[in-house]
Amino acid sequence: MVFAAWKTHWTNAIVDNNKVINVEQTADKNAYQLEPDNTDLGHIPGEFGLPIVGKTLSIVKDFYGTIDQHYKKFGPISRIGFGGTRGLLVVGPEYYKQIYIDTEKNFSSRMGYNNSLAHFYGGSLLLQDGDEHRFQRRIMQTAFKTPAMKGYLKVMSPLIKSTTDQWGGINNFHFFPEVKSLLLDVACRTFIGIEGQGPVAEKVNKAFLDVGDGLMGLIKREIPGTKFARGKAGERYLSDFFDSLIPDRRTAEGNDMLTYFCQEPDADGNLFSNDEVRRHISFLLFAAHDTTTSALSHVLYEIGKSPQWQQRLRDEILSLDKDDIEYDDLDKLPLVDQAVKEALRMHPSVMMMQRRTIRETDIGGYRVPANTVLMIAPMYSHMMPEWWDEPETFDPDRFGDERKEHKRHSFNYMGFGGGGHKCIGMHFALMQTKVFLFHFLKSYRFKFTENFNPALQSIPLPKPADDLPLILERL
Ligand code: HEM
Repeated sequence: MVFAAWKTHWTNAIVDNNKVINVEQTADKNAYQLEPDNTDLGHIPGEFGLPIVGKTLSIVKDFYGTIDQHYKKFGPISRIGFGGTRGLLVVGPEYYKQIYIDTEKNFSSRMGYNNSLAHFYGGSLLLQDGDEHRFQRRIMQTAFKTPAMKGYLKVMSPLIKSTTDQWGGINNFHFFPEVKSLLLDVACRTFIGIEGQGPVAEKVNKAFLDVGDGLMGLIKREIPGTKFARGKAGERYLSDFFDSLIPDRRTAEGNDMLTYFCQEPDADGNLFSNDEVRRHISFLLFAAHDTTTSALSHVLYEIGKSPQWQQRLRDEILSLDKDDIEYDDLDKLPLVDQAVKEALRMHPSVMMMQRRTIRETDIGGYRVPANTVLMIAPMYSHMMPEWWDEPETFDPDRFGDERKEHKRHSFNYMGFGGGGHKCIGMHFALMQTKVFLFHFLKSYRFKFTENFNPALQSIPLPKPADDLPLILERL
């Protein structure tokens, strides 16, 4: 079923772009996409764990501890079972460089995520490989260039200001759900170009959240009442909704990502098909939303524990001496930038990335057969004392010009991934987090409520377990 969906998309792409492609040759080149995962890994140390679930329960309970135990017992390359998939856990920047730079085209992102994301996001950028991925990514880049970013900033800043202004005077303010809702509002306007409030936005939000839940559903069939079935209904709603907007957006003026995707031609003057626009915009919403919500929650978690850092960031923001933030101000907040990166080092929003080998290859001296899923864990490598000084300490100065710990290896910092699939929305995310912190820290000093529980959750989404209850003091 997954393949059928992908194949339709692939055929459409050929027709829509009116390209002369040798279909047989392309099919051969893509033959790895038809192969099942290889689990014949007995020659590599490690343990898969329980049948089917593998080590999922242990990872959900203690992500870091489980990886730590594997790494110390079996070394940087070890067999592991997680989320219904059996593959290899790979730990360490040198291996990440090999996988992400991928000079010999040995690693597939599409097949790495085939078990987890393809049910809802087949054909999206992360689930594409090679030339097709490069081709589509190049077209999408226009939506992330400076003129577009300046336009997004103008839309998001007043919205963030007016929403955070309303937050004052609450003594038990649950930050996580509030910021999640605010970012969805911003996304409606900057990604889709619709109002973030009202009945349409509510339906879009619900459908989007249902798709997110559907991804986590254990049963991957459309049985009524299941998360998966609700997710599929949400997916259909969003598809129809985007379809209703696309014809107008082909010609209308607009500074939202949907409009960019509808109007940006490739080198031959061809546009994305409706199907491609829909897939890319849906995935963008997914890739942007929880990740940024998680990042901001962890910044507040860390600067809530460290009032000195909270004040240093506020001082930097106040030193701008402005009521509102403009695009040129973004570079004038280096400490805020470093604080976001440091929060993502300690608590990466994407804790585990996946790839699959396309052909047999050597990793760390082990023969790794074709079609083997690789699990890449920045959450662990970001805490390795070999690469970071006192990794348990929240210390944004480590990213400053004097120390540059993130430059000790080209792949010791993976907060936004690396290589060809590096986060296309990184600058958008860093801009949005800065704009948020600018308005929030200028308006409030905050601390945790007395009953605050400092536990962190890793799965399904890294976040403070009790949604970060805060006491906000208006300044
Ligand atoms: C703090 C927020 C964010 C974090 C931590 C984050 C992290 C990441 C990471 C780690 C990857 C690489 C995944 C891999 O290689 O397997 C990635 C890819 C991606 N991200 Fe982000 N992301 C964030 C925000 C955003 C935003 C705001 C957007 C869109 C506006 C976005 C769109 C994407 C897309 C489309 C990809 C796939 C790129 C490709 O396959 O070429 N992300 N992100």
